[in-house]
Amino acid sequence: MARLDPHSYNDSTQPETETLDWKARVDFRTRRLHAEATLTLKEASAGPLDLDTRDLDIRGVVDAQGRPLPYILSPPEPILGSRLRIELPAGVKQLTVRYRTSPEASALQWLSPPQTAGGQQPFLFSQCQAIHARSVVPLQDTPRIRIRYRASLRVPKQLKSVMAASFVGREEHGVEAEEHYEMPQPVPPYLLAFAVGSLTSKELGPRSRVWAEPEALEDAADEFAGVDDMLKAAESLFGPYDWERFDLLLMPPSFPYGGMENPRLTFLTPTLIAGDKSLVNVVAHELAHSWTGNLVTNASAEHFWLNEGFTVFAERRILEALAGPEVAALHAALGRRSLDEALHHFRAHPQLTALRTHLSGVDPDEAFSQIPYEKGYLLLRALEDAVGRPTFDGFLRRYLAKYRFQALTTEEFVRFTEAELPGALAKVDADAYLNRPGVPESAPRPASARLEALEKLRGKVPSQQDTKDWTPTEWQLFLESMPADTAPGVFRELDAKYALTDSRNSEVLVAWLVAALRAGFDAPLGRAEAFLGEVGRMKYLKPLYSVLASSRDHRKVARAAFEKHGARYHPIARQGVELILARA
Ligand SMILES: CC/C=C\C/C=C\C[C@@H](O)/C=C/C=C/C=C\[C@@H](O)CCCC(=O)O
Ligand SMILES: [Zn+2]
Repeated sequence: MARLDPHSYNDSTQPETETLDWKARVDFRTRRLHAEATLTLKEASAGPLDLDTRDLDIRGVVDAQGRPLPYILSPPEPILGSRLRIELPAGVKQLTVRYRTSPEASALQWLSPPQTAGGQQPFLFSQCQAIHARSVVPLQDTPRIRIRYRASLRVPKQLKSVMAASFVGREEHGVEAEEHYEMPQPVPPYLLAFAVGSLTSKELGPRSRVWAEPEALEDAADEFAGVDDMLKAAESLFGPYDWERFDLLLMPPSFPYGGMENPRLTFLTPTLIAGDKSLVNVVAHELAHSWTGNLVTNASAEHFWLNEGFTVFAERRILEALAGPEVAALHAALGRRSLDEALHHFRAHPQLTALRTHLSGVDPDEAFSQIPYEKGYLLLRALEDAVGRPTFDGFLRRYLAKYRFQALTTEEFVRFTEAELPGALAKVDADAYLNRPGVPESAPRPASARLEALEKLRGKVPSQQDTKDWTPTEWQLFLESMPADTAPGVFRELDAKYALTDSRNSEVLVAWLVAALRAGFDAPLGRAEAFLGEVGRMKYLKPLYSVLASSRDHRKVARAAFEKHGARYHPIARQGVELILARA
């Protein structure tokens, strides 16, 4: 028995799954999927086959001839879920599990019509990263094992399903429609993704379209109109795009993340719709994952920085190519601020601030932070600075070529880098990034003329002349950098002059609300309360609830807002806010 991933029951001595054939009927009334999953193994084998499951109601397991196979479903373990052990007789290469999901499946959020833009139809979406795919399909839920799949979703006829896969066709059967998909490229299970709702689409370019509810479609198409230029810029940096399509899906507000890099169909929060394309760096991030993460994948959550650190690095290279080095430096400065905050947040768990983590017994959702993103970025920037950009670009291309469609560990990254860039890891003290807490003093610091100009205005009320060329990113950075002891009067003046409480840019708005409320300027309290009912993105809920909960006067407001809106948040966001309120 050899378990290589602490978050999976997969035993690496057992055969691996090669393909999945998945059929599911989506039942909005009971909030269940009635499903069957046919797994075809790479080779026939006799003996136990262990699959990951969570909250699945297993109805039976059969072989390719329909003969029942014996199985045992173990009692659930809080992080891992339940092991489904199937006893395979000699020669069995294919098996089918019949099951239904739980209404509480951790990967699924079932929305009632009022939780959608149109308000008339229900909506369902999945979010499988890091270890939630097992609540939708019984499988070897580890990124070490990539699968190709075919899927059929049976949905109410008036709705449309979309999947991170290639669409094959739709047939109607009475009040239902069956939609078929195929994923020809092998993917780790956490990239299995779908949504069902009142959805329509608009073309953005030869390889991209955006899907959204009809009410939100035009705004989404305007905001993301530049996606084809982004795709071309990314290809010129990292090589040909391997996934054929780069479609976008505008999610309902309760989507808990900024974006999710589901291949062929990136999921995006509606908080990116600022009206001026100022938040499309998130699209660049998800696109960058097409190379770093989706193509070259972390072997487990313990090596998550390989997905995210490389992706932030690639995202900023795309931004630099499209908008110039000043803009990339502003984003790097925002990243450094978020890293420092995360280090402070995890000060009692320094082991979680190393890039290479050890997560036996730790829920990946609880270990999640900006550290793998921004500390990983800094390590790669340090390496780039150490060897020079042309050499580093060559290294990156060879890394992507060697590990494409594979998973790797931090240790493999170290071996590869030692061989490709001899001495570079030692030169930047990579061990301090990889295996030690905090950030080395020598880590690169973003520098640019615009950052210097901003630094001079820190804590002041800038003049119209100062701000006339500011982008929303500069506003965000300016607000996030306000000293905690800034007098409330400064905020009053700022709001009077710049109407920040009315900002349409969600990053600027949240930075403003947090800074103002933290400093005791209460005028935007009503906007903060309202905003907590408009969004479900954890990046915003957590700081807003935290700042409210940290003040005796506002704690009641936070509890009342959660009472009112909490049921509409995604379960993972709800859990995060509950923790903040419980600690207050
Ligand atoms: C050391 C950390 C180990 C494992 C964490 C892996 C997955 C954690 C899980 O919570 C899923 C995360 C999914 C993230 C998706 C998108 C992010 O890039 C969004 C970042 C925040 C935002 O912009 O809203
Ligand atoms: Zn990412």
